[in-house]
Amino acid sequence: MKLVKIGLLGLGTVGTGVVRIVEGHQEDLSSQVGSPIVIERIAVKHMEKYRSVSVDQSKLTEDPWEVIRDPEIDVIVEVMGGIEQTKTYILEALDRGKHIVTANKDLMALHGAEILAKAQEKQCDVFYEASVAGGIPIIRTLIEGFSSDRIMKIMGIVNGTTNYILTKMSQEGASFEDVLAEAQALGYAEADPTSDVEGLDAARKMAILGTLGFRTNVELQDVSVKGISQVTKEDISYAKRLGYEMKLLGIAERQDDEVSISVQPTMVRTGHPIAAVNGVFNAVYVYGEAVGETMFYGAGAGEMPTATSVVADLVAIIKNLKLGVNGLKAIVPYKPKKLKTDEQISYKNFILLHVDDKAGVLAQITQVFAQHDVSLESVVQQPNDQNPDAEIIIVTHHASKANMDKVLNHFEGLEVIRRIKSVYRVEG
Ligand SMILES: NC(=O)C1=CN([C@@H]2O[C@H](COP(=O)(O)OP(=O)(O)OC[C@H]3O[C@@H](n4cnc5c(N)ncnc54)[C@H](OP(=O)(O)O)[C@@H]3O)[C@@H](O)[C@H]2O)C=CC1
Ligand SMILES: N[C@@H](CC=O)C(=O)O
Ligand code: NA
Repeated sequence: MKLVKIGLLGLGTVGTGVVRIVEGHQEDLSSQVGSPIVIERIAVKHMEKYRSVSVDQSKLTEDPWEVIRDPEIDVIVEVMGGIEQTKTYILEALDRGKHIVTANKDLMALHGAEILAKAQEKQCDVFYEASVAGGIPIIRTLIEGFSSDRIMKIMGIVNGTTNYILTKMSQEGASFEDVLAEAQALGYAEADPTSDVEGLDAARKMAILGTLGFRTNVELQDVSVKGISQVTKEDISYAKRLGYEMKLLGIAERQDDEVSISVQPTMVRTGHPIAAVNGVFNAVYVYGEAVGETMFYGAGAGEMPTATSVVADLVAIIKNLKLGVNGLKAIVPYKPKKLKTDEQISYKNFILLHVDDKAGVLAQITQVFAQHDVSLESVVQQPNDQNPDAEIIIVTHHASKANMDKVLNHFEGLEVIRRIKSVYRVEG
């Protein structure tokens, strides 16, 4: 077979890992694909920057177009990040018949449908395993492993930074701000950590997983998002006392053909496999109608784990080239999208209220739940050492989001409630 030549866009954390794996595993790789894997050109932003891998300087360019337009190059590996300009590069590369590997979740969450449609038109492969849960082969699993099943639910811890923060707050009682600084120093956080902390990074990944799992085009605006910036040490300690761990959970669910996708801090019952996923690790729990429960665990970011997925995609493309089947396995979402309404979305809730400590308060509160058809699993009242209010901790049975919103609105106007301290989704 003709030598397959690779153009690399980016030689940062992930790009460096790609070079290391292509060099370090060359013998294994070339024996799988039947020819050496050669990185022909590399686009970087700063030519003069020190690189921790040695690369032939003559391969470097500061102009990505030189790589995209090089007729010798068969596959573009995009690990430089960015959205609009990067989309232009990728679409032009596809127009030129080049296959694509990308780790770019921001790009795929926003423009995946357009890119995959172009790939199909041009009979090219676009693979993006590293874009969700870096080193975990979850995209391949959803496309191939579960092609025979009907996926009903995907729950993911798909952001390492926030899982690290919540784990440290839970295990060491550390404060949010201190742990965020640590996560940044470890190199897991995005350049602007707001997208980690406020759930946007996880939402982008859940849009990708939802699209693949449900074969419908889940867009970023379809994902309801709440981050962890309001989660306090007290909330986490309440969660633990009640037998839950606090996790930033992406949840994509389907009932019949209607779907909902969300990201929010969630109290997960201790004992559920995803509750035990700590530190920077990621995990994706998938429930299929036929297979039942499955879970996939591993490193969600970092140089070598992420590069492992990128190079595996590269191997898949070269194998397809050998077989002459590129572009035939693209999953372009085909099902019309039907999003669940707030009346159809249903889950359990944890609510912490600060209330007047006097007779009849509990009765008024439970009356509001009854009025809006929300049934209660448990109610605990306890005095609060810090102030004269009492605390009421309520866990509901499954209730529709619409009814819960009515309850919370009603509480806003109820004089005996001093403060709705916290509200969390409960799972497991
Ligand atoms: N880091 C991780 O663990 C993970 C990253 N990803 C995704 O992988 C991608 C890359 O991430 P990461 O390696 O961390 O990013 P880095 O910031 O470490 O690296 C980006 C690389 O791209 C180059 N670059 C940036 N802009 C341009 C440009 N306009 N022209 C030419 N070169 C450019 C930079 O050049 P120079 O070196 O000269 O500055 C650098 O080499 C992103 O999409 C990210 O979301 C996905 C999963 C995990
Ligand atoms: N910022 C992300 C990096 C990987 O996508 C994370 O914390 O998981
Ligand atoms: Na992955």
